[in-house]
Amino acid sequence: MQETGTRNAESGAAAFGLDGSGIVFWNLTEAALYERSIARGETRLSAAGTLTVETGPTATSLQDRYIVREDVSEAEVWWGANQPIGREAYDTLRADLLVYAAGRSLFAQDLFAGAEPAYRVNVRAYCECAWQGLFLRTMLRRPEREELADFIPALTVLSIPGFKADPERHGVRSQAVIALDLARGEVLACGTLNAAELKKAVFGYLTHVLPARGVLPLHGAVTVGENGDAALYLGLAGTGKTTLAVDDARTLIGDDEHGWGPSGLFNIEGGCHVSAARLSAAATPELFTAANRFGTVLENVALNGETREPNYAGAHMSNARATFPLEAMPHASLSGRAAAPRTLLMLACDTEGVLPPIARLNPVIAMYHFLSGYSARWPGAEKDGPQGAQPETTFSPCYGAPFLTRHPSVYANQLRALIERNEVTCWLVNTGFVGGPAGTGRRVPLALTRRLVEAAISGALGEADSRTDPYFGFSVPTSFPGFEPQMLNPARNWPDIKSYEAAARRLAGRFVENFERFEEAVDEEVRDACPRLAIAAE
Ligand SMILES: Nc1ncnc2c1ncn2[C@@H]1O[C@H](COP(=O)(O)OP(=O)(O)OP(=O)(O)O)[C@@H](O)[C@H]1O
Ligand SMILES: O=C([O-])CC(=O)C(=O)O
Ligand SMILES: [Mn+2]
Repeated sequence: MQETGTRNAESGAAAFGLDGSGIVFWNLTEAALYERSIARGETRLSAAGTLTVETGPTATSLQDRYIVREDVSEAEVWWGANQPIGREAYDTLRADLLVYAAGRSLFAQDLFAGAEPAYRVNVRAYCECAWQGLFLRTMLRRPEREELADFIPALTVLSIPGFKADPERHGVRSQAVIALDLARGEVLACGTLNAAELKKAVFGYLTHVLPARGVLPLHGAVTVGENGDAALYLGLAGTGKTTLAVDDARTLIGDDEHGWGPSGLFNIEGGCHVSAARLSAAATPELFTAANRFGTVLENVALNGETREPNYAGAHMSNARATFPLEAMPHASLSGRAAAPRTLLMLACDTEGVLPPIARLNPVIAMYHFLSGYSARWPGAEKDGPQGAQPETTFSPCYGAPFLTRHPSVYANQLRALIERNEVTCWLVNTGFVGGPAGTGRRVPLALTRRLVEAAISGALGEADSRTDPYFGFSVPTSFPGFEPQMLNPARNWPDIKSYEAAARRLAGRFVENFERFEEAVDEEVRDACPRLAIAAE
């Protein structure tokens, strides 16, 4: 291939098997990627200075993900939640993609996943679309120019949306494939423009390699206070990580993926990929400003045909996202690193309206909830859902089942050890419903959640009087200055106590049922963490 731009000449496209009449544009910066992308007709420029692209619905992406199954991966991968693809089928797809790519232009980016030099992973991406090159350049961490000369990738991503897989020939479900080869350190993506799949595939690779190095990969946000006290917010998509981590009083380390190792926490990413549905300057000024600037990629946000203003209130917005570098946020950390957290907040968007707005967890109950991963899945996070769609109840282990390559107990055991060693105070925060299930109950007011989170992080809430919840065994604050006691007690928000109790018993039963799959994998203490659940289920 013809190659142009700053790169490691010893490790070019040929090293990956890319060979042909096409051109590889190495490590283009933002302005050059903009120019190429617009000239190629991939994207449009908005009045706000952003690149705007339609990626289509993302509904099927989860079923189109695969991991190569062979001797090496056989024992290490959690096949309970990951789909296998055979080595032969993968290699056929790889060869076909290389033939397709040989005569085309590719946008190559050399990047780091991980802000901690000791644990970062070198990621190289070859993208058919210039805008996807910009997306990954923005989402991962950008090396200095001089670091490119000897860059050797540990993981190589090949993203070719224009190539459609042949289900019969490639042994897959549809034209879209995102396949991870752990042994060789590769991701092949084709038949889809969905860029989130690329960042998720990189994270998936890290959930495999980091635990072996003593680092726990987490689907969570991190902030740091003035005294260097870090807080970690774990939660599924749409449960409030970004919302709560954007806090004037605290520095933002990152809003979605972190590693927790011996030296503390580090951001895996270098950017944010935030929901842009109904984005407004009034509700979230920091995010609005970051979304409306040069360098930001807007996915699935319509532009006014004349003024080219982004229309965030548009109807098909559930997969609308804005991607911008962390530097675009006013309180972002440049180092991307922090000490071990003092406070751990697990954000559970409770669809049943049963969980208290906040509860204190001991390390064993924290591990139980981390493994359970009880929360809501919003239709919008996976597909184009109608406006006002109701969330579905889900149990997503480690609040990130779609990213886990190993068995959830691997991460849960690591988390428990880290919590105990660092004496971390753990809380379960209900960012979902109160007073009834989704549909009849109301959403916990965001302002209340913010104040409770602030009080948990400051340590003040830990001093409050509390009661032990009869169903879940955790400790619930009963009174705290500035809060109506009624706000802290979910039962008192229901129309009557009997219906609350029935709902609580039902939810506890679902926890017990869900946890059966993990009983073999955890020790007795964790199995017994919620004895009341067993009673409640009867
Ligand atoms: N009590 C609450 N706490 C947190 N968020 C709330 C609450 N009530 C409503 N919300 C809304 O829920 C949404 C949470 O979305 P957010 O983008 O913060 O999720 P996320 O965890 O960062 O997701 P992702 O992993 O997809 O980036 C926001 O629109 C927020 O305004
Ligand atoms: O950024 C994204 O597109 C997806 C994401 O965080 C998630 O699914 O949790
Ligand atoms: Mn996320």
